[in-house]
Amino acid sequence: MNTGSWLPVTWLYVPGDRPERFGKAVASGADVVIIDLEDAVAPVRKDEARANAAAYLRARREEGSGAVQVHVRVNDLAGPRGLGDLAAVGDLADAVRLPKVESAEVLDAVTGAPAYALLESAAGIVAARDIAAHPRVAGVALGEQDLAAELSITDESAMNHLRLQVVLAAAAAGLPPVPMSVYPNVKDEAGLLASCRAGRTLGLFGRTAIHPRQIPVIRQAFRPTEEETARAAEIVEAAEQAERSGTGAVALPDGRFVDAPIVTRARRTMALAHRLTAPPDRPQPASDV
Ligand SMILES: CC(C)(COP(=O)(O)OP(=O)(O)OC[C@H]1O[C@@H](n2cnc3c(N)ncnc32)[C@H](O)[C@@H]1OP(=O)(O)O)[C@@H](O)C(=O)NCCC(=O)NCCSC(=O)C[C@H](O)C(=O)O
Ligand SMILES: [Mg+2]
Repeated sequence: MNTGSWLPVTWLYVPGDRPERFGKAVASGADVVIIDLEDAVAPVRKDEARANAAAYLRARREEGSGAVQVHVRVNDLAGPRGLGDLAAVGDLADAVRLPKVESAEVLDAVTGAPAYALLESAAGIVAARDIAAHPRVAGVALGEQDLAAELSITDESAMNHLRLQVVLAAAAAGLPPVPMSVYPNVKDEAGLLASCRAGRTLGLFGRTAIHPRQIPVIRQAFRPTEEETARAAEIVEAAEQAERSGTGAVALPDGRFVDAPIVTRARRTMALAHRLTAPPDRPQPASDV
């Protein structure tokens, strides 16, 4: 898992035809805002959405980009609008999000901003390793609404199988860990929390949201629990004590063995707990989560 740099925990979608909501999205506490030109926008409003996104990003650039990253989800590059969207916003956005990617070849068209590829079909999941390894790709994620529709999946364990394939593809390509797909019920906060906690156990990290009220819930879900933080502190303390006394192998009082990867993970847990206890932060190059 590549966790060598600051990683977004919360990503908030805002439809491209609702420009009055762009500022609210940026102020929501999300680490990344994604202006959507794809499925959140009706076909008759697609031109308007593209123009809104370009105007907002141009103004933002002139004012000096804010601390929050703004990405744009363009339309499918294999469809009639994708390349036009890319031409309009590719040099203005902090990154572009590419829906329904099914092969690595389509990514050759991307220049400018880094690209996040969404795998939302059987073909996309099957090609996940090649897509993740493409040099233009900065990250991959699943589009579970589209996947569930195509495959008629209603079972979480079946979806977990697909999630793990993408988690593996991302890690093997040295990409950041995969953020979770959207939780579609904006009023079910308990369900969102439980779903995020389950996703954490699969190695997924962070989540895309569709409503500002989901942001604090996602932050809470990915914040290590007090018990996890205390256990991590115990491991780090034992490792540091062993280092001071020149001992290589360490066992905790309850018999648990501690080695280098366990210490690395414990340090990451402590840093993440610290970060997600404070108000939303912004990219810090020196941080390791
Ligand atoms: C889901 C929504 C349509 C709900 O909209 P609405 O009913 O109008 O929300 P509220 O009345 O509760 O709004 C309260 C205030 O919050 C602001 N708000 C709401 N949503 C957003 C947002 N996304 N960004 C910024 N601000 C937002 C409202 O303006 C209200 O503010 P105020 O008036 O000051 O009180 C709506 O939330 C929405 O459109 N969400 C985004 C939908 C979207 O972009 N979908 C695409 C991504 S889904 C996806 O990717 C699936 C994937 O492809 C897959 O296949 O899995
Ligand atoms: Mg989709």
